[in-house]
Amino acid sequence: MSDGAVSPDTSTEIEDPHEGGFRAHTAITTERGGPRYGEFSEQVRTLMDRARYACPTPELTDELIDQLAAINDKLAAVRIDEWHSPAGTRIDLPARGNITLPPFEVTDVNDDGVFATVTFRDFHLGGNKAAHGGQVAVAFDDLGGYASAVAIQGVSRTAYLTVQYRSITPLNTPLQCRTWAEKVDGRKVFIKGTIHDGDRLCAEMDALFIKLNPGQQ
Ligand SMILES: CCCCCCCCCCCC(=O)SCCNC(=O)CCNC(=O)[C@H](O)C(C)(C)COP(=O)(O)OP(=O)(O)OC[C@H]1O[C@@H](n2cnc3c(N)ncnc32)[C@H](O)[C@@H]1OP(=O)(O)O
Repeated sequence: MSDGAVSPDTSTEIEDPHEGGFRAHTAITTERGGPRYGEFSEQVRTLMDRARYACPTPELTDELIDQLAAINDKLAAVRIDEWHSPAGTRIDLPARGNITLPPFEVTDVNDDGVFATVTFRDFHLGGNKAAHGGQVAVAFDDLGGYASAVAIQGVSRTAYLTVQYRSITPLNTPLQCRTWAEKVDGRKVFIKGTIHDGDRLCAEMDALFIKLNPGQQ
């Protein structure tokens, strides 16, 4: 392919990897999107960061629209389904390469839960240097889902998720997130979570995930 585009690697996939819920049996890969896909994701995040705080001149806005339109056309030409896209499946990258999530790195998974470092970026701004509360919930949802998956060795969906915002969640600061299963009752997985900035508690989560039945969407 031309222009540096990387052909999607679907060689390890079967026709329809979707058995319900999230990816039930999709082959793990660290290759989709090529060896520099992580740099690509980071450039997208940096674009969002810069756009959040930029005040371009009208002339620069015109120029940027043309450049972004050209990039968007290139990306549209290599669009594939969600099961085969690198975003969300590249387990070697922050937040599995998913640019819609606050970037996190899982540092440990053990009997005490899932431990991760999460960093809210400039584009996660809520106001006055604090992370947006919805973005905090996004991080909890994904890492809570991870803890649920570990607890039941299966796929679940969020039934409810509540967040107690205890103190300001700062941007551009590596924060410590822990999520864990407090109780499993049949299909119900009760998940707790915390985000700390050092010793300071920023937010707590209380959530219920429901294990999906076979074939359930
Ligand atoms: C390594 C890679 C990791 C990868 C990790 C990847 C993690 C990704 C995580 C992202 C997670 C998401 O964002 S998921 C997207 C957001 N969530 C959704 O869209 C879900 C929308 N809602 C639904 O689809 C449904 O309501 C479900 C699936 C949640 C539940 O429906 P259901 O399957 O029919 O089950 P249902 O019979 O209603 O309920 C089962 C039991 O749970 C109870 N229950 C159900 N909902 C509730 C509720 N809100 N509050 C209290 N209790 C509830 C019921 O009373 C019942 O209890 P009892 O009678 O048995 O006692």
